[in-house]
Amino acid sequence: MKETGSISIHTENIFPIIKKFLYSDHEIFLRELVSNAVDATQKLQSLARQGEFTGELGELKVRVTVDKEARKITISDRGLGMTAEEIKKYINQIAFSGATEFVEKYKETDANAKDQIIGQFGLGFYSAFMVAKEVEIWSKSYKEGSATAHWVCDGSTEFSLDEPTGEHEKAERGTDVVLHVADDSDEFLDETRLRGILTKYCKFLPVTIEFEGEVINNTDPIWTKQPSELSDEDYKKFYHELYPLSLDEPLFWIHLNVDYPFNLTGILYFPKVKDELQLQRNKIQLYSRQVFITDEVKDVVPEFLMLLHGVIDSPDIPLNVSRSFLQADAAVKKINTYITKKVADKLSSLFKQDRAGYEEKWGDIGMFVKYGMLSDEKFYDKAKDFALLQNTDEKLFTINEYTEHVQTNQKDKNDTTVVLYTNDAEAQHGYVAAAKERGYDVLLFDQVLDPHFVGQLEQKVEKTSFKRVDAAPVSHLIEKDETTESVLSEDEQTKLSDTFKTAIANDAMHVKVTALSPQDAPVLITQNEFMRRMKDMQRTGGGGGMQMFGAFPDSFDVTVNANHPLVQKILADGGEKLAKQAFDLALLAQGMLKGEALTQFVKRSTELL
Ligand SMILES: Nc1ncnc2c1ncn2[C@@H]1O[C@H](COP(=O)(O)OP(=O)(O)OP(=O)(O)O)[C@@H](O)[C@H]1O
Repeated sequence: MKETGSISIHTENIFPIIKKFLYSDHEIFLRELVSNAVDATQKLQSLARQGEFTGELGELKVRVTVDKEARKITISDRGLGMTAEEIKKYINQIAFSGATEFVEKYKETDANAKDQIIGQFGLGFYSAFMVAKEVEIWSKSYKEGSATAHWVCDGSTEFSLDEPTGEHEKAERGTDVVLHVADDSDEFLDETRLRGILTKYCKFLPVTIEFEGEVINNTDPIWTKQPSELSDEDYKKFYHELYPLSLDEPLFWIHLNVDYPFNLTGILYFPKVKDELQLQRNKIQLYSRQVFITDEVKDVVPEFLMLLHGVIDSPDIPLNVSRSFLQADAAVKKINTYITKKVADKLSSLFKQDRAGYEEKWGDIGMFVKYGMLSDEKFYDKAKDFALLQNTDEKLFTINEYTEHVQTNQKDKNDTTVVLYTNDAEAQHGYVAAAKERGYDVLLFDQVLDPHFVGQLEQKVEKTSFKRVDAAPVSHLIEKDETTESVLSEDEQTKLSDTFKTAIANDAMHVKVTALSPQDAPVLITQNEFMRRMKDMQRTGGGGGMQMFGAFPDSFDVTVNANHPLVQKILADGGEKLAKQAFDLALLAQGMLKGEALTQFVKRSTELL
């Protein structure tokens, strides 16, 4: 008996639409068909467990083969199979309505979101028609006495269904899906291409997948196990299984495992991040019941944790909707919050349990932590207790420890603690040394995010301000009530100022005569903290209002120390040459003396000697 029929009654032919619009993602047909084969296998296993199937399970592999000559791809399973009636129900009706739903959604979606829908919609069985001009199903149900069911469809809405006997009868239980590859889909007859697709999507499926006799997958990846069953070696080994090209060892990891209010398992690895450029290399992979979905996890994982590596597996992430929907999805929001909390908890326990070990890792994790603090209030609140600040003697402090550490020496006249820092200990060596000599401590903030981090700390930590060591002469960095008396009269100061202005002859240099200690340098070049910081922020992408500061030319303060003997000598001699020399020395100390000016300086130095 052979039956023919029509799948569609109420809608236009959907196959051309599937084919045309899914163009960029044709390869997922294999993921869909192999997943169906795995589902069918697992359903049989669970029937066997429940005693509803008592026959031999036998070897339950899913086999994928390709016959280039005959232009055929076959996906075979030994799962529960389908009777002809079941094919009518599941393939003609259910699978078809899935595909129809996809097309409807697709048509409703605006142009920009179309790409997203394609990647995230499990199109199911009918995705076969993206690459095949004809699809056959040969199936034999596990139910005793079942006949072979044979279904053929050529991509139109017509199908035929029969129950062949004799030589065409299927010997074994299960389903073979045979794709007759379309003329424009030759790439899928290529063995390497198919192996690549299987490795990408099926690497961790729970049933053995064999392609051309070779096993593709690891059926029980460690994220499906309990942390108590696993050793550090297991985690490291799995890291390399995920990222075969990575040479580095992960620093540490977090095993995620939650089943309420959503279902999620996974492992997140903290990589070494010494080199900021290679950060994104290994992306977090998103799975749904061990089927690879995507490594674009932007909306599922908080932005700052995208620097991490690893896997997340959740059947609760709605993969069949557009990205804008995903962003607003309550389950996704909860997942985000959960992951952030887990990461904070892990860091906190590492910090508490093994401070020394944690400090050793700080160089690698500091950036995550700072990035997280800057981008997520809740994370800041947790991380403020384990974020570390490093001083120029390479000692590490928590924020609280540090404010405690400097508060006796570094309070200004308004009772504000002034935290001093350098962003380049080499270049600002003179300023750092001067500050230390005065008993101050100097922090090192030399990473990309640090200008923003400094800004954040200043807002969050009460009664604290931050100043870069070269923001003012050391005796003025922390303003106290006491003032140093100038030994010069006002007239003398004006005269001195004029001498320097003429000698320097540069409008960007603002000359100020100030009474400092005779031990301070005769001339000092500094840059106002506020202006410099705005320019820094603008350079590192502060955006918005910061833009305008970038347009200002750099300007500097030149502080002439009225109480320095050399300055008094310059005043007495009216020596512009000496003034210029003293100014150049100050430039030299800031690493700002270059080119022609440097040559002149060397020449003048020889003359003066
Ligand atoms: N290899 C198979 N063995 C047994 N039944 C199958 C097989 N492939 C498909 N089916 C049946 O056909 C139905 C429809 O498959 P289809 O892939 O379109 O949708 P789905 O698997 O239910 O959902 P999804 O859209 O997530 O793929 C399945 O639910 C299953 O009952």
